[in-house]
Amino acid sequence: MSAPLPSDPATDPSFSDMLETRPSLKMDARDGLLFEGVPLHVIAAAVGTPCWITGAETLRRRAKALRAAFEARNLPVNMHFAMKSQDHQATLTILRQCGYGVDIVSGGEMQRALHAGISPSGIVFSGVGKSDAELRAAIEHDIAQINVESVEELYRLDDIARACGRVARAALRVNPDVDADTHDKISTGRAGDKFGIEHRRAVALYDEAASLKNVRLVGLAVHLGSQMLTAGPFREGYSRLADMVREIRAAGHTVEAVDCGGGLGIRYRDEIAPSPDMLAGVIAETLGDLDVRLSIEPGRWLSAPTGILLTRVIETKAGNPDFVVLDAAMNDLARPSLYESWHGIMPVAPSGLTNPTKLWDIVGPVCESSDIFARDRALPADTKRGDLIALLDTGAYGSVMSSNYNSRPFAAQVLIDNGKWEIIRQRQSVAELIAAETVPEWLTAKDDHG
Ligand SMILES: Cc1ncc(COP(=O)(O)O)c(C=O)c1O
Ligand SMILES: N[C@@H](CCCC[NH3+])C(=O)O
Repeated sequence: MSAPLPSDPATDPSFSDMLETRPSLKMDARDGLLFEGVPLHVIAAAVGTPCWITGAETLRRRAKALRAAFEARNLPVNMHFAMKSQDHQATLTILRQCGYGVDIVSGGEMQRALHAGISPSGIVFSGVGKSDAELRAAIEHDIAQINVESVEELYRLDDIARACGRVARAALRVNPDVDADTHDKISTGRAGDKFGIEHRRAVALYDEAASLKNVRLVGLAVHLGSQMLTAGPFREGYSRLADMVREIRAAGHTVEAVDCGGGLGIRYRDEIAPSPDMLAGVIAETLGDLDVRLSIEPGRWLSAPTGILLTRVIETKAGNPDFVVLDAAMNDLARPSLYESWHGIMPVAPSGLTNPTKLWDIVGPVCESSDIFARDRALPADTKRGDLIALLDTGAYGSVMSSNYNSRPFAAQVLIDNGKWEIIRQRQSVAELIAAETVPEWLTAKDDHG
């Protein structure tokens, strides 16, 4: 389980601990909190708040480190970034330049990936409910692999590929019935979870699929869950996958590819985060001798530490508890309200590190009781209206999960790269929200006639 609210002041990391474990963050005696060397107060003054900030160098560093872990073992693995975690064109461009492809889960993500110049040969399409139009587009763009999640989808894919006059390359996404030992809402590989095909049916399905003329099964795919922190469930899931490969081969079929999914967790609070080397080791140990094309689909591990949500205090509210009301809310960062997840919350001002702290409930302005970022969390005792506050590790499942609830426009986004920074998504305006709506004429006509 991920760390639940409320925070535990006795074990929460201090601001110094947070800085120590995040190489992209520094506290400068004059400029306050810096992300990749850029003072956050400068960005806030120019762009306003709330504002998402992405660090390009942090992303490159992590992309290289993940790849290096596999290279160190001489284990060739194709990297498909799970772009559901962060789908900005700039992020995709950086990862493309690092040699990454993507894992997509919708036609929208397909369009975004192609627009960012990602080759169809580097795209894998997962997802439990792909529409006919999405499957058709995947076939027409000749994307590398469609991970089929049900028997029904396999037959539908065959029909659609036939209508397109093509043969689709597909993998069976199996549900291995393994508990990823993570938050219930981000587990995907247990029997009863909606994802994948029951693993016991994989061999029979391979037999059946042999008769399909317009689908070629290239292998198996699995994704166990997200924010996984220990080797055990990876080992269990991949061992099961290896057994399946052997069984399918024993039945006379070819298995060329195994897609290991994502799931590698990070340290948000005080978790002992697994290293890429652990993942590479488990994959080498369980699947390394199968002579298959291996791939992984990491999302969070790559993107979470590349992001900050920069926000300003609208108000402090004295009472029991004392509240800090930020200008960011659950519509911006949904994770705390959805999963009770813990994010580091740091003052941006230099004095934040040294001033005495007290415990606050840190909330957003949205009209929901669950719009809480943290309970009982230490912030400077003199925190006041106008202060800047940074929410850490929000690069994954942050901006991508934002909504317009309470008519709150999407926040602006900024990219920092080697000391330079630029707005990479303008703040949405309320005018844009209204402009997308129409009122039927027959309704406005009533204004005239009472
Ligand atoms: C099929 C698939 N692949 C990859 C991922 C990425 O997971 P994570 O961000 O935990 O690496 C997910 C999300 O859980 C997923 O559903
Ligand atoms: N949105 C989740 C992860 C979901 C992974 C998708 N299968 C989170 O923020 O932790």
